[in-house]
Amino acid sequence: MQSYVGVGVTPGRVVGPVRLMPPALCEPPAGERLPAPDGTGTPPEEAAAAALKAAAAQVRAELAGRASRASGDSKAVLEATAQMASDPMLLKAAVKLINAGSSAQRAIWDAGNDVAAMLVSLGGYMAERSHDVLDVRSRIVSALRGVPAPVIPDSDVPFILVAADLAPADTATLDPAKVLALVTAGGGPQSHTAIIARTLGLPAVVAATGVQELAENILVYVDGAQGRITTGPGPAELAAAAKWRGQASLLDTFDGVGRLGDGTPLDLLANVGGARDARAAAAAGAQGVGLLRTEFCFLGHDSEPGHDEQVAAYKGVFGAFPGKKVVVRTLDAGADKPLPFLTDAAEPNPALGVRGYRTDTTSPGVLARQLAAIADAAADSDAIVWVMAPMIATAAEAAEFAALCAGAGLQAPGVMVEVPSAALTSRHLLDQVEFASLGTNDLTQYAMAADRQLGPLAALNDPWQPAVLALVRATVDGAAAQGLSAGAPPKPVGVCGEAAADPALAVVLAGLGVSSLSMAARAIPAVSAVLRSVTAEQARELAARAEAAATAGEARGLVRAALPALAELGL
Ligand SMILES: C=C(OP(=O)(O)O)C(=O)O
Ligand SMILES: [Mg+2]
Repeated sequence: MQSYVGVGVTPGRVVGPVRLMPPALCEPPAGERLPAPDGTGTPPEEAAAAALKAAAAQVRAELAGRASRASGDSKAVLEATAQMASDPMLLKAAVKLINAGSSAQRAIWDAGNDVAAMLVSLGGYMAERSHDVLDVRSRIVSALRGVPAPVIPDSDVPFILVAADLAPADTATLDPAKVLALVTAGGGPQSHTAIIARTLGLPAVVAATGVQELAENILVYVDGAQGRITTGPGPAELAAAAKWRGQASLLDTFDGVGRLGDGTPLDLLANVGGARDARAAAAAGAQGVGLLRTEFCFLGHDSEPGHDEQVAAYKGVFGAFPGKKVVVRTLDAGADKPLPFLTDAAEPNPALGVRGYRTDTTSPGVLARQLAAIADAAADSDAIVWVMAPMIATAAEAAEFAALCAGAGLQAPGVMVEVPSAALTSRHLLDQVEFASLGTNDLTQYAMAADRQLGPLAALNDPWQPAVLALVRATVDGAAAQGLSAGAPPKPVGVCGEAAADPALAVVLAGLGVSSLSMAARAIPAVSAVLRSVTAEQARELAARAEAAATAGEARGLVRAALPALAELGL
């Protein structure tokens, strides 16, 4: 029995066979040429073209076979990708390059690039297909090399996916019916891969050093709450997994009322990226949307989406929550969410660069046009629409944003508090806007000066860090001081970072005085169940004890030990 420890991202205890994500494919050398004639009499270009066609046919057959066993969205995606593998445009372009002397691998590589670029230039739906071309290209190059393609492995039995790291796009295509759990050697608990794993409700552990050494198909036990992977599971692990299976359904439902055990209300909202997430969140009982990440409407675009396209995207979300609050975050491009038409990929320190609200200085107009689209979508819906800007660092920026919102006719401007300066001066920011929402993912990254994407820094990137709790306290205190000086009740301060989805930390945040928690909809039932196990007074006491702790581990340990509901629910 061997154990690997990482950072738990989504709770869940499962046993299953390991399937390893094949390593990324390296590009064939630039300018790689056909080999010399091999003496068989077949010209090298003919042999290369034949090998290429055979590899493409193999990829097509594999994908078509998987499509025939799949259903719904995955079936459609697999069928479309299978067709792409025999796309005459792609293969013809590659054969032309072979005839001009390129090796088969180099030819399909370059042809894939050209076809993808052409699709991107057509925009819209065609641009989205460029990813499929590049996917098919990697599969064909892998087939030519005789190595497994760097894609999520196919399997008829459910498995535990183990990878060095995953691109957010890979994570988004995971089929929760097939993948029992996700384990990565890299990545941080607040990385976008972790966020998507949480959205899918997939037990997940990140930053688990050494897991790539695990052998294919070996049986392992994964505890997504503790962040532990154990080989050769024994009776205790099998029993824990069976217990989780029995209990998981308890954590599937939420009655739509966020409250503590004594009835103190605390809104439980959903983080969504688009209409589909919003409908799922509404069906799961979320009390509204606390964070609509609008960049997901922009990602994959090579230019700014037009007014009507944006209005349609926002209306799709608003329509799922009539009469309920939907907090729209304006575009947060940059750093981990680059957008070619807005951000400079060559910045030396992108997390500290022109990202979020700051892109309004380098690309003026995009934000105003987005606000106009949000206002039009809001006017045509019954949702209560609030708007907030990401990466606000000063009260002056908050004032500018409020003025832009007013110009668009949007009544409830707010700011994300995700930069320490904003937390420390929340009183002045809240003089300018109507609410604040703590983005604890970035707040942690900036408080600890630790890139949230990096596995080796996962321990620093922990929202239980005393410095992060102190910044949450400062934000709430600033809101209270602002209310006092204005002779009004404090303006709302919510949390929409991943911290809200940790049931134990949710209790601490409630005790620190936040007014709402927003998270992946699937996390709401567990958070709700644990919040209901404490009174407001107990939450305040636990928050005070967590704040007094010297380390993140100490704070987490003492709060968890005081919440028996966690163990009862297997969290
Ligand atoms: C919610 C947040 O925003 P994102 O994760 O999209 O940067 C955050 O930083 O906590
Ligand atoms: Mg953020």
